[in-house]
Amino acid sequence: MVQKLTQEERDRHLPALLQAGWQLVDGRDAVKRTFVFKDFNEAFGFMARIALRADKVDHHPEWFNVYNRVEITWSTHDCQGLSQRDLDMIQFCNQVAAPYTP
Ligand SMILES: C[C@H](O)[C@H](O)[C@H]1CNC2=NC(N)=NC(=O)C2=N1
Repeated sequence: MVQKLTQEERDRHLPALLQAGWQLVDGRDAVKRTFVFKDFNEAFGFMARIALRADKVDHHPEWFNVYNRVEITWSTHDCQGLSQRDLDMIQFCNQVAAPYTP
């Protein structure tokens, strides 16, 4: 069973995420960020890399795409909140998008 982050883990990790453009989602324990790319080709390239990693680690995004914009939400359904699995995917998203976003 996946464990929710402890308060100590949240205090340690959430400030850097918020600083990097992630936001807490209203009404549930989740975080989201909107990534803006040059065009659809770049946005879909990002999504493809996230999708392949998600498949490999069995942890999947909630996301919404319009042309060059991808809004991505992470939360762990199995524990109904944020877990280490979300932090790992958030870090991967930041890393993949870094060359394309300010
Ligand atoms: C059975 C399977 O391992 C689970 O349903 C996985 C799949 N992908 C998942 N993705 C996310 N975001 N949260 C989960 O709890 C989750 N659980």
